[in-house]
Amino acid sequence: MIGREFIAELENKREKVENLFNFEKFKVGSGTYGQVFQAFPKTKNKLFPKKSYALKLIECIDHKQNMILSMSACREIALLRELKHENLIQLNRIFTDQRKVWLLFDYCEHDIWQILTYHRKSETDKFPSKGLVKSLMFQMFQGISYLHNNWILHRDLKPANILVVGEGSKIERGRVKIGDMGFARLFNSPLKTFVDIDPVVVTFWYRAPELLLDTKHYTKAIDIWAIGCIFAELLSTKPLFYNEEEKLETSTPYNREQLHKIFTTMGFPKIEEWHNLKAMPCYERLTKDFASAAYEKRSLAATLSKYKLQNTSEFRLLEKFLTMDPTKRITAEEALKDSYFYEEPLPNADAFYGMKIPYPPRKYLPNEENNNRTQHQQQLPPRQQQQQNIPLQQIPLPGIVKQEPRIQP
Ligand SMILES: Cc1ccc(-n2nc(C(C)(C)C)cc2NC(=O)NCCCNC(=O)OC(C)(C)C)cc1
Repeated sequence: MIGREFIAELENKREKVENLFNFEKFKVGSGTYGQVFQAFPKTKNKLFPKKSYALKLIECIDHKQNMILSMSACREIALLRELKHENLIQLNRIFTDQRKVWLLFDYCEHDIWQILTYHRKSETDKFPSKGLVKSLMFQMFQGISYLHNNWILHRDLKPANILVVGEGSKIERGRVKIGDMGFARLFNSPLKTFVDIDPVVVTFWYRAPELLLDTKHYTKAIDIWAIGCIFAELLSTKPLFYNEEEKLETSTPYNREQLHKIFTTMGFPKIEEWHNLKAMPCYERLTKDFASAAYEKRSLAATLSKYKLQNTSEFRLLEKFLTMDPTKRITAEEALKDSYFYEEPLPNADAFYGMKIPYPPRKYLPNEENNNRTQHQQQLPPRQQQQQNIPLQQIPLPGIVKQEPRIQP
């Protein structure tokens, strides 16, 4: 059998994702990396247990019949095939046809962004329970310490990337699954309060200070800072370093407003606290833009005083996550041994243990506009398609840089 026949033979033997699952009308996410659908196995499909799945369509640039997998698709598949942990999203299957690649995951109805949004808007149920917060944190640290022990950094931990399994599954109800949804980077969205900020707009709220000072080394400590921000947000339901200004992604990660927000919340870093501060690439700019005296009275305790967190194990642990000097920040392994996780209420493998789940299911997104865009892309010559496929943040947009006065709180 020559090549072409073999391919054709393979083609019609291969399971088609459209024949196995109902999903087209159930789009739940769309981002830089592709679109995600909630998928339900068709009745005749005995291959897959009757539960719902997340089906991620990866856009492949189809150039003269060759399938060119984007860099990010290769990275995601290579990474996820190696990883297996109960607190990480699990890649079940990969489907390919001439023009597309589909990744099949177990479905998670909830995530921490959705849980926080529910409590922010609720009059009667304003905070997640202590047990829920502790279980989410404990399971998050189990997932992250698995990643860090395998020398993998997440680098974009935020509430929307911490998924939680809902009622659907008996054995995995309330199980945290860390993922990376790679949401589209939208800029200049109209200024919104954080209550209804959608998870797809880029935020710097979870970025460690060394990142904002353009450190050349991504480290595990950067993930720990982000988890600290998520922990503070679970305790207060407010983003700790909320910053209404969404700036265009400039060439350097230096972001004055975000740094100002951190210093206003935590105080200005002292050299004796952070020995290596002077070695940071943006140290000169820091000293030019900020007067440390302006933050004298600022501290985490002062900022969180209204949440009555002083002298609690939560606060003591939070301070260890939000340590300015990355070399002094607690590791995931150490965090798991902290007394906070050995006091009542103990963490539970079902984060929703003992409670009815009040959080709403995911909303389905409209489908037609993306369809047109995808079809439209098929007609474009590859070069333009390439251009179109570069995520927004890499296309230098005409940012208006105005000279602002020196930062005063
Ligand atoms: C390019 C690239 C994109 C994502 C990932 N990645 N990395 C990780 C680890 C390392 C955190 C486990 C996980 C992923 N990928 C994903 O999490 N993909 C999620 C696809 C399923 N999407 C999904 O379940 O979305 C809803 C909206 C239903 C929650 C890697 C590389």
